[in-house]
Amino acid sequence: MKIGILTSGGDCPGLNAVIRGIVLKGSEAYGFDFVGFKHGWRGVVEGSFIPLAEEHVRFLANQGGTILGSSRTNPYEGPFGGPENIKRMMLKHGIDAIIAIGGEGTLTAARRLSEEGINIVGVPKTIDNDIQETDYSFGFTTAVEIATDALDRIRTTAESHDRCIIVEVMGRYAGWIALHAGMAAGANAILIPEHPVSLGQIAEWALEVRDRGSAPVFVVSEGFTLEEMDEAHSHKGLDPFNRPLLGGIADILAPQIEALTGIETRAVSLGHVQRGGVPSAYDRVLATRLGIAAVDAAHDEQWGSTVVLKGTDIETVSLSSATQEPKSVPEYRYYEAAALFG
Ligand SMILES: Nc1ncnc2c1ncn2[C@@H]1O[C@H](COP(=O)(O)OP(=O)(O)OP(=O)(O)O)[C@@H](O)[C@H]1O
Ligand SMILES: O=P(O)(O)OC[C@H]1O[C@](O)(CO)[C@@H](O)[C@@H]1O
Ligand SMILES: [Mg+2]
Repeated sequence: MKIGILTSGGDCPGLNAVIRGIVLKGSEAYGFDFVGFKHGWRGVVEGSFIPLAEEHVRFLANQGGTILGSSRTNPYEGPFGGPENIKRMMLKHGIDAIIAIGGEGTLTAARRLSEEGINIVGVPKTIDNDIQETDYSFGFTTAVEIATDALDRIRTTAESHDRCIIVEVMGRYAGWIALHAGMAAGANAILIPEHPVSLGQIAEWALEVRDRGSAPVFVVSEGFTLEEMDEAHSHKGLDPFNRPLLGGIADILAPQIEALTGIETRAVSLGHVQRGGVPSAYDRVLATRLGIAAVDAAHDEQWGSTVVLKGTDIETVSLSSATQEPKSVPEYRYYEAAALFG
């Protein structure tokens, strides 16, 4: 069997470890051949790929980014997009199946293509951790470590200057990174898209912290909305899939908190630093296991499925159940954290 691998959506630590796991296990155990599509679905619609043999993937487990490149290309768009064109491209190059490594968007595209008869297995990846059916997506733990380290550092400078600092993290409309990093670093409030709060409440938390002689450090998800707002803040236009590019809510909140409380307030956005660099050991192991399981699923011709983490086991579920809707932070997890705010 000849399999084309792709990485799509935002990059994240662990992508190279998955690629390594797939190619080493698939070559050694099953004698499969592999190619790597360049830049996600773009490589699929353009028929652009590179050979992937064992020698290309050795020693990759600790490398950040993706050797294949990534993009947010829609496989249904452009003159060579859509299932019929993709089937023709695969036939022409003797490619039997695709392993698609991506977030909920990429896996939704994979699900649609598999429903049209293309042999696809998915692997869930994203720092956002917003994919259903998998307890964690690889990349998430590394991003949380980076954000936690940043929050720890912000804490000491905030305390030195008696300032309030609000730190913005990624996650689109899911607050997982904020929740975990905020809890790990003891943030004085965690502001997530799933739970709007009022500006007055945020100011109250800030004053409570200041009044006991400490500096308020808050973490906010890019998709957070104040109760007073209709939708998440966006001022950077649209992404290639025509969704609002998020980011900038910390800059909006900081002056308002300062005006209400009189506490000097600064905003810090962690941005793409959360997606870069080496994966944590946890993510290397998770990514490697998912890669091995994905090639096993391809060997078993479990097309239209995705590998997932359930507890400590790697399992296989349908792409349709993994892409029903993004996985949000449940209410009980928010209230668990909120008991310690202020
Ligand atoms: N329903 C869909 N049908 C076809 N293509 C889609 C669909 N949803 C997403 N895609 C394509 O897949 C690309 C990748 O998805 P998206 O940008 O949501 O990232 P992701 O895979 O969720 O990863 P991450 O959230 O970690 O960046 C999109 O930019 C879009 O072109
Ligand atoms: O700047 P980019 O690459 O479009 O990515 C931003 C988005 O990607 C993600 O990091 C997921 O990879 C989201 O949290 C964020 O909104
Ligand atoms: Mg996503």
